[in-house]
Amino acid sequence: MALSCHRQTGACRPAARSSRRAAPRPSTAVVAATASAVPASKLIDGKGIAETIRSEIAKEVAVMKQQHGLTPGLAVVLVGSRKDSETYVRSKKKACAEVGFDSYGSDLPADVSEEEVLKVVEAYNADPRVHGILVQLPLPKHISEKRILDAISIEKDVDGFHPLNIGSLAMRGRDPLFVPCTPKGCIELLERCKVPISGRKACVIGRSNIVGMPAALLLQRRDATVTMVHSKTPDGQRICAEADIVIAACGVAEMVTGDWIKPGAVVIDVGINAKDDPTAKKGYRLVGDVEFESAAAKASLITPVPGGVGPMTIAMLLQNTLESARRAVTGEKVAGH
Ligand SMILES: Nc1nc2c(c(=O)[nH]1)N[C@@H](CN(C=O)c1ccc(C(=O)N[C@@H](CCC(=O)O)C(=O)O)cc1)CN2
Repeated sequence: MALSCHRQTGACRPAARSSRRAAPRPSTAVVAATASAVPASKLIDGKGIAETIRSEIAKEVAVMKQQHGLTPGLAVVLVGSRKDSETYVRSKKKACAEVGFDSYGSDLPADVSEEEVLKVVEAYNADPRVHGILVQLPLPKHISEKRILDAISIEKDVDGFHPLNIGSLAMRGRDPLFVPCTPKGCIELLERCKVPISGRKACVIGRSNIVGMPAALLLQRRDATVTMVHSKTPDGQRICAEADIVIAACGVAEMVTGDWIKPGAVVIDVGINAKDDPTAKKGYRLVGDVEFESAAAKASLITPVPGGVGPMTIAMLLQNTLESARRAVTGEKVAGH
């Protein structure tokens, strides 16, 4: 896939397919840049890149259906009625339909027992129509996340959260069957934007199992020198200000300001936080873990929020599910890999 991406002259977004076509409609990222006075040339258009990936996936699904009669299937388990989780689950099912996957859903009440959730997971483990299973996080407090994630068959663990998949990510000479979607999306953005990783200094802010820790491992596997900064790190700002690549995943709204950013660094903002804004239609707007304007003034490339990493999370989920379906087609043996 061709990308127009140049750190001095152009934002990193999917290239128009033909120079004779009409000028592409400005992406959300470009519109956001105009509104916030950050040059579009600095923006990594995650929304546009995710759309490109989704259309690549749709093409492959059509071929898979035609040649092998196989439709990739994703099972989505939602426990409780958190509004944000409901929104993400809806988006995932919609994305499945758009690329031609089947999706299966189990919406369980917030007071469901752990045993009931385990039964649902086991049923999907045994269902040959299901190539990927995800349990939307966070789970209610009375349910052990560890027990539920451990129960997902590693061959269907498209979220990449099973300890065997994470463990393989941490070991040299081993490859996980699946890589967690958000950190995978961060790396995909860097690679599609042709940001060099090998030999560069990277700083990952935050050490969650879902994002920070796997993001650091993925950067290290690509030969970056990685430092992790977290809530107990003395002088995280100074460490971060030495990095060529920053992945911010600390979950604190706008914590990473321009003072944390080395001039010319590439900044990937994983945070999604609601910030009160009486001028916004809903009374709030979404901001990242990075203070966008001050960081953009220093960065060579930066992801916006929304429209940066978020859409990549779902694109990577589809990619992982497709990979699992491909393994079903080829009969690749993966158990005990
Ligand atoms: N089982 C999982 N649970 C959770 C994951 C995950 O990867 N697997 N990640 C997050 C939530 N998440 C997906 O589940 C997710 C978050 C954000 C987005 C997204 O597209 N965000 C948009 C903004 C959306 C909005 O307007 O609210 C953006 O950033 O542009 C997609 C998926 C926690 N749980």
